[in-house]
Amino acid sequence: MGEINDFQETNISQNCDEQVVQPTTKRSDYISWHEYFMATAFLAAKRSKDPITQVGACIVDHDHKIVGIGYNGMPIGCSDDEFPWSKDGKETKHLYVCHAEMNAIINKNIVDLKDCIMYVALFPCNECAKFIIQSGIKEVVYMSDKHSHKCTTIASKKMFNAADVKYWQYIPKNKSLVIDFTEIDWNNMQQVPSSPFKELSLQDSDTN
Ligand SMILES: Nc1ccn([C@H]2C[C@H](O)[C@@H](COP(=O)(O)O)O2)c(=O)n1
Ligand SMILES: [Zn+2]
Repeated sequence: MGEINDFQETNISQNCDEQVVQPTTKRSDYISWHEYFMATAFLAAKRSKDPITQVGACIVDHDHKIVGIGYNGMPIGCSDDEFPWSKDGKETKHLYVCHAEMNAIINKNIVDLKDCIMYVALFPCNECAKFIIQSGIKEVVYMSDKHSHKCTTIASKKMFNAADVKYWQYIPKNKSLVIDFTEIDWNNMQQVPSSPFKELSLQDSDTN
């Protein structure tokens, strides 16, 4: 005990020749749960190959555990180099793309999504609303409702109201949230002759 107190009171750590004053209280600028889960949905959307709209969804249980993530993309086996990405015409992406919400539900890593919450960038369409209701998700937190005038969105809301699925728009405190890979230890990482990450990394193939 004495040693810990001594350390805290001294509040100085020795780093080679430098003396760095270390904080002893917790950070106050950490992100909230809502920011964390919505940002996770937005990060997932970065994997989408859709050239116009990238959507991500993140499902969370009551212990704040992430239990499913998804983004809009072609179904497994349907090459995103061969299937169409155009918005209009006979051969349109809309015939094929799996929506982020559907993928997040299918990607779940628990047996049952009963009473879970979905964070999603865009208000769910009517087809995804059906999936959401049937999966037992009880709350949808969305960022944009830009298609609110469309019959698909109106149908979603009608079904959510009937099925008692709560939905509300998340208004972020900050317009952007930056992920800076350099903030942890970039200088030292660059000095490592052969990066240990290379040996540990998974094959980064670019399938759906
Ligand atoms: N809630 C939503 C709405 C749309 N998507 C997907 C489906 C398409 O890939 C894209 C929309 O394309 P757009 O009509 O804007 O060119 O976003 C989704 O995953 N979830
Ligand atoms: Zn949908």
